[in-house]
Amino acid sequence: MGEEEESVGKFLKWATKLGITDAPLDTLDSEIQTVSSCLGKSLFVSEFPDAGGRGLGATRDLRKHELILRVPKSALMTSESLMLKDQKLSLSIKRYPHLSSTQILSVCLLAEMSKAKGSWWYPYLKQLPRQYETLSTFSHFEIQALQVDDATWAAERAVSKAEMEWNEAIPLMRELELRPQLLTFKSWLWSSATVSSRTLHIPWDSAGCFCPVGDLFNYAAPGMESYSSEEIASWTQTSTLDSSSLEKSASDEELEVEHIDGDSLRLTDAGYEEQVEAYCFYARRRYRKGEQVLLGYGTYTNLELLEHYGFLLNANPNEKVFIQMEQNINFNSWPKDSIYIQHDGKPSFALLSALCLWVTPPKDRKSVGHLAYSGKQLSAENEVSIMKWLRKKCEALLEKLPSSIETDGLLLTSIEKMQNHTSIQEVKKMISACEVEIGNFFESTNSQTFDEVGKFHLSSKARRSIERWKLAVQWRLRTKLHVALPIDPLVGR
Ligand SMILES: C[S@@+](CC[C@H](N)C(=O)[O-])C[C@H]1O[C@@H](n2cnc3c(N)ncnc32)[C@H](O)[C@@H]1O
Repeated sequence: MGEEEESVGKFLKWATKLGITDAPLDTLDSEIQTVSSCLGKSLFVSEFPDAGGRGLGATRDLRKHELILRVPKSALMTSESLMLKDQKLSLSIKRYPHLSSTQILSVCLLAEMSKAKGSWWYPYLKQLPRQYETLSTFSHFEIQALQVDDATWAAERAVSKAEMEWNEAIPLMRELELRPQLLTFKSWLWSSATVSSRTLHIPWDSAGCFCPVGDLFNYAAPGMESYSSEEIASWTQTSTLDSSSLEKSASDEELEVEHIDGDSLRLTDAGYEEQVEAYCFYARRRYRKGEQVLLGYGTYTNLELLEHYGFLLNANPNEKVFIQMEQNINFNSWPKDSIYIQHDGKPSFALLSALCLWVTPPKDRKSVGHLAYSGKQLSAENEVSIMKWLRKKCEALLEKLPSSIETDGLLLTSIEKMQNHTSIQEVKKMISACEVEIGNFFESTNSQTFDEVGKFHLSSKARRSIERWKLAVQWRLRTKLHVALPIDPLVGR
């Protein structure tokens, strides 16, 4: 058995003792806590290289909406549960009321790490990732590689926010006498990225909770676009399933409703349930045995996924490219974040509505306003003018960026070759194609080495940087492809 596998095995055994289980609801507690792993009845841990790496697969065919995992409240790691077990931590935190709940949870996590094997949570802490690719961890070079202003600003904001929060938390961490290496900005970035990418929503702490085993689910975007507003409205009326509906039979499957997060109107397939005092996870669709079981953490654009979770999706149904409008076009003063091109290349409702009026002669605007605001087609000419405006806007957006779609495609291939230790000749060829950016990478990571047979090698710093550089190039390429060809907004109306 490999070291990794052994560590996961120990972790699952520990989790079993805490009452975490993927067994059906009618399984006796005594039965649950005597098995050697909390998984095996519905789920198993495995590597899924194409979607998130380590994740959870289905051990058998799973029905849609079936309860597949329960994590009792006592197994959730929260600021509250950590403070209950550590009086010094609890007393010190009370002296820093200005810290936010996420800062407090980040400090609590570092304090627990400081205890190493002495921590009650050690088996859980041991299997947490050691590094993250969230935007706050991006260097200046990696931020510049995003190219688009909105994205570079978001990344710069993420870095300075992390720095500010770290500075504010240092006095508390000193008071707690954390080990020196846990006081560094690097450790803070690790801790805050762990909070950002792994916590699940709970009603009693806005920082969320760490949910052992439950945080092994990888992400798939909730496909909200395929549901009608009537369906969504009807789902909101059942904000939490009652405990009697937790046990589900195949025959009542069609009657079941999707699990809803009442606060945000967002479809969720997991949530804390007061009635059973546990975090409960449901299969969002049917899964075949062996398939990876995914969770919808929420609806995010790729930039938001990158910011909070450190990855992005190739096809993201919630993707948006924001368009800056001249003040005089946006008649109804739509909020900036409602003016964008959707994942399918169509303009958002607000963008379309504003453009419908903009291309209408001023004297006719009043009479057709109600049509524009209800999303109706005004005329064929109006439609053609909108598309012309939109294409021009998108072309201008693309031209402004320092590299083309073709170059980015080439660069991505080059980055992959660099990760795979390509020969010196290959690297030279690549450098001539994307010379400046590759040169900047070498400079920023201070590395360009070749072994005795002329194979290319990267330092460990460069290896970490290349992952984030690749994410930045993937993000900008997806964005460029997205705006390259806006689709006629009125097709299908
Ligand atoms: C809650 S954890 C999921 C489990 C995680 N893979 C692990 O090994 O612990 C969330 C993290 O998993 C990764 N992840 C989740 N879904 C992904 C996806 N669809 N594609 C790529 N990475 C994903 C990201 O690194 C993200 O920050």
